[in-house]
Amino acid sequence: MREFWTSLASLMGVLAFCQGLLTTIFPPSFRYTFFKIFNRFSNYFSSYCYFDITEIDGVNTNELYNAVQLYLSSTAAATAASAGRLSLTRSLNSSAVTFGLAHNDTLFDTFKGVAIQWEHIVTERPSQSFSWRPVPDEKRGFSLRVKKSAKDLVLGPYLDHIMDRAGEIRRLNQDRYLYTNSRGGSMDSSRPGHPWEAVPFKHPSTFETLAIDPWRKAEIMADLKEFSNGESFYRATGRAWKRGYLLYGPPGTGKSSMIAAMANYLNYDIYDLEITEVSSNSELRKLLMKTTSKSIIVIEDIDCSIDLSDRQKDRHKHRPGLHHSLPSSDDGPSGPGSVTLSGLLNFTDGLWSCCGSERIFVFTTNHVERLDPALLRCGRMDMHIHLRECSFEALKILLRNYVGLEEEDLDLETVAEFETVVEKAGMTPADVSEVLIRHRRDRIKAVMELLLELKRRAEGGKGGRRGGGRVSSFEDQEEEEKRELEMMHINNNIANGDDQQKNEEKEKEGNVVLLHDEFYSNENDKKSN
Ligand SMILES: Nc1ncnc2c1ncn2[C@@H]1O[C@H](COP(=O)(O)OP(=O)(O)OP(=O)(O)O)[C@@H](O)[C@H]1O
Ligand SMILES: [Mg+2]
Repeated sequence: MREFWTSLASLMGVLAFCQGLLTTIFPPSFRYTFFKIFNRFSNYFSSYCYFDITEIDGVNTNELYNAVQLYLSSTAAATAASAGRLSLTRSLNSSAVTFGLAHNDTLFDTFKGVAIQWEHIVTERPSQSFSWRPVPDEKRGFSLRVKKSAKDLVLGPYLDHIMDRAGEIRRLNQDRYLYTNSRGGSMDSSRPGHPWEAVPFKHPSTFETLAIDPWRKAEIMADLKEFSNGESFYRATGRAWKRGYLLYGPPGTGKSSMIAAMANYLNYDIYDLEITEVSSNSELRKLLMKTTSKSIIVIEDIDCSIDLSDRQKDRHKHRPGLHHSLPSSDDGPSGPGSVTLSGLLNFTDGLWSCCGSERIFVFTTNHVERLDPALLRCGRMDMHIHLRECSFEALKILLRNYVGLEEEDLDLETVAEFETVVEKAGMTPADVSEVLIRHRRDRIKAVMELLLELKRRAEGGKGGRRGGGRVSSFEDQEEEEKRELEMMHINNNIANGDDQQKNEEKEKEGNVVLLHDEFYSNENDKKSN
């Protein structure tokens, strides 16, 4: 053993001597050329080639390094079980843990049948005398090893694939935003002059929680998925990569909830366009230009936001002599509510609507009959979705979500009763969920109360149908409710006197829901008498 150590020590000594000799005898330029030739020689006989991707390229951050890091984080996650050591990170406000290659560790990836080896190389950076900007203490980089025969595949399609995948991961990890426009632009000092104000979007509505007929739900989800995966289709057909959905139906049937579910399903941002805050058609265009791709642009209650008189009238409105003076451009007059129907049509379908891509337009209304046919045509509103009062299928979803009851948990008689009355009652999902929330601590009571309410309405009570036809529209009834409540307040105020009213104001506010219910039970009593 001792002999082995002695010979090793002498070998090291000889090597050190040779190195010293090389350094002293041969000048640096000669040594450099020697090692270059030596490397070339060894590479010539190797079947692999290597590519280094350093974190900092000169003075700039290398975008490819960041992309590779993100890409390998998802590959590492997929191979977490087989990889030896992974580093885990979780950034502030993010719900996802990111995997990464630990320092000087290796990972294997395959692309189109080609094996690729990645190594994360971290070395200490020699201390620098001066730098314009702070640089990390460590020199980081990835080394890629691949067979020489696959070099072209790696430098072309594989690196493109990495960049695309990294972009996708970045988007999924990012917080999504709900944007809204306000007159004068964003108040956020970090985005001066930006027309959209943003808040993180955290709406809990999903397609699972949405109570609509399952076949309809599946149809909408498939349409959305097809749209988001349809880049090549839209390119091949020469169509702008956008789609329009019109959601219509009575209040409380889930139009806004569906928009949130769509955004959560596709991971898109939402731009909630308040059209009454837009002062001209050109401002509308500018707003559109400032939206990003992979987003849903929403105009709620479109019939209330804009004068939907036809385009003919629209044109007359802007002709000299007919109304106010002619505007200086074809932009129409400016000021609150000055966006015209043609401005809106251009917004959804004109040349400007194609700036950016992968965008969904959603309009909602309670009165589809009030909309101009031009707005409804395919290409603008491609899919018309009618959200209606609760069906039996939708009711089952609400029972499951709110009180955790499946159809099998109910006895056959109750199920049959629900089935008979639910369509006739014409209750909206919002009404049904209200009853269930009120009694959610006692599931049996919740079911009984819901059944009672449905029967009451089916027999012609609040919001119900009588003889197969609607008593009145829901909106009318809501208006009626509000008027009656106001009347009750006024009567109370008169009876109690002003001073007393001030003292009792708080108490009454808390009782509004109760008064509302009492009002209905009184109304129903009156009707049944
Ligand atoms: N189809 C539904 N599925 C699940 N929940 C619903 C549904 N419809 C309504 N709701 C519940 O009722 C509430 C009101 O619904 P939402 O605001 O989506 O109705 P809307 O159709 O947009 O009404 P409006 O026309 O007044 O804007 C929501 O908070 C949601 O919880
Ligand atoms: Mg709504």
